Amino acid sequence: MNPNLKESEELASFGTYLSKIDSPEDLRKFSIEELPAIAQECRELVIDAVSKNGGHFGSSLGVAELSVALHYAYNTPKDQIIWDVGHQAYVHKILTGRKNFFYSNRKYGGVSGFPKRAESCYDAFGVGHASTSISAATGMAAARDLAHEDFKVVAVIGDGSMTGGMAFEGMNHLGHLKTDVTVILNDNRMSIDPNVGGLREYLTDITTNFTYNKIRRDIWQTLSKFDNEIGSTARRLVRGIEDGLKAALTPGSYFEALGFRYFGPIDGHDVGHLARVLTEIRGLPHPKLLHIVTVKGKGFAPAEANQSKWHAQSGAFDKVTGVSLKKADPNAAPKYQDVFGDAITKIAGKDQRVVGVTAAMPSGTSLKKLGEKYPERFFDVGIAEPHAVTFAAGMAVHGFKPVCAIYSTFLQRAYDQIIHDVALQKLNVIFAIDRAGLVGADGPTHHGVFDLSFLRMIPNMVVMAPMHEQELCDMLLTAVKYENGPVAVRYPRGNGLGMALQEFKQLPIGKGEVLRDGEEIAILGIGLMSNVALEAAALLEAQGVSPLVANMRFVKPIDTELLDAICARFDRIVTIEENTVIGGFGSAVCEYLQEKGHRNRVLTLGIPDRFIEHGSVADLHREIGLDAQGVVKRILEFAHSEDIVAM
Ligand SMILES: Cc1ncc(C[n+]2csc(CCOP(=O)(O)OP(=O)(O)O)c2C)c(N)n1
Ligand SMILES: CC(=O)[C@@H](O)[C@H](O)COP(=O)(O)O
Ligand SMILES: [Mg+2]
Repeated sequence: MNPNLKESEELASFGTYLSKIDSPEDLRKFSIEELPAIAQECRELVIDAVSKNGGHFGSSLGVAELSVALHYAYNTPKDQIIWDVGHQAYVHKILTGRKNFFYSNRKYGGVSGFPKRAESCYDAFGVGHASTSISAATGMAAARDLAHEDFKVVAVIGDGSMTGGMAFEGMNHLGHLKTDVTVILNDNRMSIDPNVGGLREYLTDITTNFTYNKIRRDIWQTLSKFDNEIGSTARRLVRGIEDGLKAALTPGSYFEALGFRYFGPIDGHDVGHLARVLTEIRGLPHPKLLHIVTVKGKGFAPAEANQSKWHAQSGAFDKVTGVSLKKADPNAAPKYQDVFGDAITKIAGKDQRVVGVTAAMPSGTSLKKLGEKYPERFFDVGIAEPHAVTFAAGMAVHGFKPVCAIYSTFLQRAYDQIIHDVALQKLNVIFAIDRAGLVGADGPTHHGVFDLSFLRMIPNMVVMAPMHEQELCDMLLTAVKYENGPVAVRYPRGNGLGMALQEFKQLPIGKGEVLRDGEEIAILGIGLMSNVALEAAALLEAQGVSPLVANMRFVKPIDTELLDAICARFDRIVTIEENTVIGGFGSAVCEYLQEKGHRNRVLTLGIPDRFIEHGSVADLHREIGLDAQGVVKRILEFAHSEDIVAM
């Protein structure tokens, strides 16, 4: 266990069983009949902790029984359990020595909201993004076989995560290797929003056995209309092929065809039965898939009733009624995601070519606003970011203006698609990149701090970032009007500044603006960091330094005219971005200065070259010196230094 982990400030009172369980070894001392009570105590602890601190919710409640059964049936930590995404692993954390730390979940210095190898030897694989578990499990099994070791590997994957391409790639390879891995498919029919796609229908068919019964009934009804020789011959024929038909439609035949033995579907809340089934199948030496059916939010009525809303909670709530205890701020500014959702819907109202594409995040990106108004122009493709981008490329070939609304961190999945399928063909795809910058409690798996770097280097791309909600709207309009290739607009998680929105206007491509004039030093901001630059400038003023502040708006193409003018007047230039300092906005400025032979001194502020942990955004900004005070401190050091800090 990570020795630096902060103990929870709140002290939990554990139930009769949990007070005696500090590891899965303790769990395995209890009888199978006692498992339901243990699962219930875990569930109650999750409800209590999340009701105080927020966090992911419904998914962990849904797998309380599965988590107990897995640690009961398998010899963890030697046996490896890989949780897909990992947002459902709270009970696993509680059972694996972290119950005393659990109230620090997702807080600065506390337990991570996802399995993390650095945190515990029970966290077999680091996760946060969907659909990785089967590939990782297959790799572990291959390593085990090569090293002639003896342990079990289990991947737990939800029906939503199963829609991701990597899950299929993993199954295809695992079926080919024919080695011992158990895949547990947790089917609750939900992604964050309702799950979509053919796989969902297939799983539903399995659980209801609908297809088989329906086809059989339809055929017999049709044939019975022919009450003659033809009819009876046909019926005899059908009886003959019925076995084949049944085999084709038997539960799990799809997985069987990929090389798995399929078991299920079984009730994922019957913990005793689950533990028995797992113990039985654990000895089978080939790939197997156990299909369990669960209810997302199980055991907490409001979460069962509104599963999307209760996927995660951002703050405290009453643990009986579910009523939010977060004081609603009537003056809170709308979130950027909602400003985006409203703006793109408005723009789509005037331009029939605009279509919206989301990879399973209609609520998170608020693209569902467009879907509600123009359902025929809205596409939820499932957790399939690479497909989303190439799908958008296909629509763009035929004249549409697809807006791919994808979180920055998840867009990393679709990098080749952006280059090969969009930029290389100069297609008019718009990337609305949400959650850019530090996202807070989700931590390093979810911070969106690489996009400026990875997009900037792609030919034909236009890359911009708004400093406030009006600029977001203006940039969206600019992107839709642009006819010369792909455009990316990246904006952050959280609330805007609260400004009243004006009519959207088109911005000149590649032009920034000076926000305040000054002397001695120039601070160039991009996105939200232009606001921090203004704040820092006000603080610097009190210290006798009066900087110019520019909001550059575009990382690509960068405003070279403005840069030339600034270089001519200011010896020292500071850049600020909420993106890695490597290859991003600051680098773009340095590259241009170098190209032109400008010899100004440049200080590049941004995310340092390391992964940033979880915590509130304010804590994280403080830690890395990206809050106004931190920026001021570093600018003063720079202003008074004689050395060249970075070029
Ligand atoms: C690549 C990627 N895209 C999107 C997400 C956001 N996301 C997190 S959980 C989730 C739904 C997962 O559904 P499922 O696997 O069925 O688990 P459940 O929440 O139903 O337990 C989504 C879309 C992600 N984590 N990773
Ligand atoms: C696990 C996961 O990937 C999502 O649930 C994510 O945590 C959502 O983030 P937001 O809260 O920013 O929508
Ligand atoms: Mg699900």
